[in-house]
Amino acid sequence: MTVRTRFAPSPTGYLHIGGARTALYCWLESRHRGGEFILRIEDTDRERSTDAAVQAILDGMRWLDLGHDEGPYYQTLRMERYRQVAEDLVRAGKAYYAYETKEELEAMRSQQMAANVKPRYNGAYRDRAEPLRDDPNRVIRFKNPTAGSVVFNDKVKGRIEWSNEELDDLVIFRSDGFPTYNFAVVVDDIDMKITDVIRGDDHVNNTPRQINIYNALGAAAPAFAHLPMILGPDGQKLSKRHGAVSVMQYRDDGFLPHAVLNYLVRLGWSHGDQEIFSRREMIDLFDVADVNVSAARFDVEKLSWLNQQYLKNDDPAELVPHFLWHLDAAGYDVASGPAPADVIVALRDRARTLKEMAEKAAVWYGPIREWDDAAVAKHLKSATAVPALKAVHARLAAVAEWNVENVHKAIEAAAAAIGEGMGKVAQPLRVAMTGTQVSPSIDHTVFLAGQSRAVARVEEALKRIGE
Ligand SMILES: Nc1ncnc2c1ncn2[C@@H]1O[C@H](COP(=O)(O)OP(=O)(O)OP(=O)(O)O)[C@@H](O)[C@H]1O
Repeated sequence: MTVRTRFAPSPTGYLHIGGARTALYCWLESRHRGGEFILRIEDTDRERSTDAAVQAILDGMRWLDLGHDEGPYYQTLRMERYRQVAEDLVRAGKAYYAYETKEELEAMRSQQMAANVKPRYNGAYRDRAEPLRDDPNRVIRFKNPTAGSVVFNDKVKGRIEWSNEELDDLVIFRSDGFPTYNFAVVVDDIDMKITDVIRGDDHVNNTPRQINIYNALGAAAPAFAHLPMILGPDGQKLSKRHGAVSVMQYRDDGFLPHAVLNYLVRLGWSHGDQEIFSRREMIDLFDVADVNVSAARFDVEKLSWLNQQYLKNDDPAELVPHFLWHLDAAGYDVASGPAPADVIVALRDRARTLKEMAEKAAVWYGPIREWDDAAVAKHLKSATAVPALKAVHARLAAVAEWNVENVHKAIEAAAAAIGEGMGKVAQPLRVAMTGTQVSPSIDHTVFLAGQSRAVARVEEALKRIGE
């Protein structure tokens, strides 16, 4: 049987770290076992679902490169199917119409509360076999077994047993013509031939009810794996409504999608003490049964560390598309500056994110916007600044083939010509190139400016000193 997993978010907001890790684990489990991954949008909450949120989820999945083999399916396009299955269950005597008014249901609830018993539907219509009639209060309720218990072996949490006495006859089809969550999910998971339901453990209490519905529909229940929650720094569950930010915010903040995936895979799963996993390794090694039982806390420091590992070690050519996004977002005229891969090589040890890298690269893609007064005072006003800049100006202008090596030679020759060490040339030159005294190696700093910009900046610095 082909393994089929699904990720089933509700489009009530963006895709956040908690949802994204669930998506990743579903995707990995399907890939690891040579199966298929299905995307399903659970959009039956009409008040909270929006098209913008659907788009945000699709964007997040695409950015993380978690491709699906089927879908996205939309629950709102399957309404007839839910109605049909619910009515089939009524015909089979496994579900029934109930017609209590809101007031009656409320009265039932307050009586039970007063008697100190857990509020539950009292089953008033269960055995009445009331026919279908037009009534705004009409719902379909599921005949939950009244005795025995539901047992399942959760792949993460182990054996779970739930007494049927705890479960009442839940509404599966509402008076407004919409299915309820637990019912739609089961119909979908059966129709979509899902073999492994992997989801957050905020759903674990729903599972016994769902298994009873599987049984009533004569379908085998899938394997279940309920993942512990990801908590925010405050220890609370991350959710759209609390503390979570969109995964796309991590793109905007300069993280690489594969660094985020690597971070997420480790947040709740491990393989010895290995920290860095390529996509291939994740697929080969991941098994949902190995997921930790305890909740994990989101830690942006660790994510930053991982991101920097990838910035340092990836082939610069592979980083270019991601870096370009940031150069564009910063509004730089990319065509007027150095090749992005060269900037990456120069800055990869100095930046933890692509955003930081882009900020540091500003001086190579446009004018120097800010001059550090202390740097100017110290290095451009020094006694050797003018002869050093003049000597290097001539030699940079004369470089025939502009590369890091020849830039280095030009600086070396300028230092020799004025009888000083490299530093005496490098420091004023660095301020001339960047307006500051911090930048990568002087050779790279000058090289990245490009020949004409570098020469012009030396002239500008000389003018500044003249003033
Ligand atoms: N903090 C979290 N940690 C781990 N998994 C989560 C977390 N939040 C959601 N999930 C899981 O992600 C999947 C998609 O969830 P869903 O779209 O309902 O998002 P949500 O943030 O829980 O929504 P809401 O803010 O409405 O509660 C579900 O399997 C859910 O269990």
